[in-house]
Amino acid sequence: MRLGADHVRVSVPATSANLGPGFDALGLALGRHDVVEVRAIGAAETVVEVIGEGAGEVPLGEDHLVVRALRAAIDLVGAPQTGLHMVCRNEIPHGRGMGSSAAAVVAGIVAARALIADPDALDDDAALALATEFEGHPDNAAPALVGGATVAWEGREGPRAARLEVHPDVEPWVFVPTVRLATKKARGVLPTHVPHADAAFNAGRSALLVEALTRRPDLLFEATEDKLHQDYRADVMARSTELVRGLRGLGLPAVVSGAGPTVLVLGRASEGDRVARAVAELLGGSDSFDVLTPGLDLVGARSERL
Ligand SMILES: Nc1ncnc2c1ncn2[C@@H]1O[C@H](COP(=O)(O)OP(=O)(O)O)[C@@H](O)[C@H]1O
Ligand SMILES: N[C@@H](CCOP(=O)(O)O)C(=O)O
Repeated sequence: MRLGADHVRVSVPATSANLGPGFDALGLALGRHDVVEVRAIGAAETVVEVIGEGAGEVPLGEDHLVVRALRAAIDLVGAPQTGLHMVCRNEIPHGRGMGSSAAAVVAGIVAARALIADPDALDDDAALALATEFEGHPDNAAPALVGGATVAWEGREGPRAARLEVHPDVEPWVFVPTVRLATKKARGVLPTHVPHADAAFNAGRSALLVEALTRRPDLLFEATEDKLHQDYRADVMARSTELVRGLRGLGLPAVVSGAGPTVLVLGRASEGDRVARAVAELLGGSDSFDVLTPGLDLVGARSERL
């Protein structure tokens, strides 16, 4: 495989995984993006510039997550490695449960796909498999790749994802705290075993959530109930847990976004006034959460050759 372009731009959405009961399976792409511009250069050097989220924090050379994913994708298809100049314009906050690491990995893979002569060699299944190797779970990478809502699972031949057509009335409200929580830490507090009744509860709610997301948004409140991860993680995100419980107490379908500590209300567009009243009641003048209405991203990762 040879390279077919030397200058590309990719855009990848933030994602919210789990959506309550769909631990490591369900995910949703949000209208907030990281945009990465990549130049393949002759010189054997890697230079990364980061603007926005992560600037001054992430490494700027071969250890940068986008670079690592891009190089892994280039190796996977047998294309030649190259020097890289990369500019990352990041809108997705890090360590908040909005899929920043998955977006970085998908950005690298999709940039590689745009650079190589035969992009079909890195189709969505291959891209999801590689992204899942980096992430350890496919639920963020799937919607980051294809947009909308997805159900992802570990198939016999690797990770797979099915895209859902989200009902037009479904609207995400996103409460982003200033504090961070590494996904690794939030996974570390989960038990290795759960009661059978809790697993059965979540199986039913996850199935219901697919129906609620696609055809019956009126069922979103009950469909977002969970017993497999949020309570176990309550101690490592006390304020977010309090906010989820407060919002649910007011009848709003609130969940922890991904591994937290961001909170997601997966509601209906018509519930905007109730969400605004809840924000006023529960957050008052506090600035500990930014409230975003990013909308959904129905397309997923995009790339263009420049
Ligand atoms: N755009 C990015 N560029 C480089 N590294 C990134 C980027 N986004 C995330 N990361 C890395 O991933 C870490 C956050 O991953 P994680 O703990 O899984 O949280 P999140 O919920 O945001 O995905 C960051 O601290 C950083 O090391
Ligand atoms: N299913 C994962 C999702 C992690 O999402 P992130 O956005 O927090 O990385 C989990 O709950 O651990």
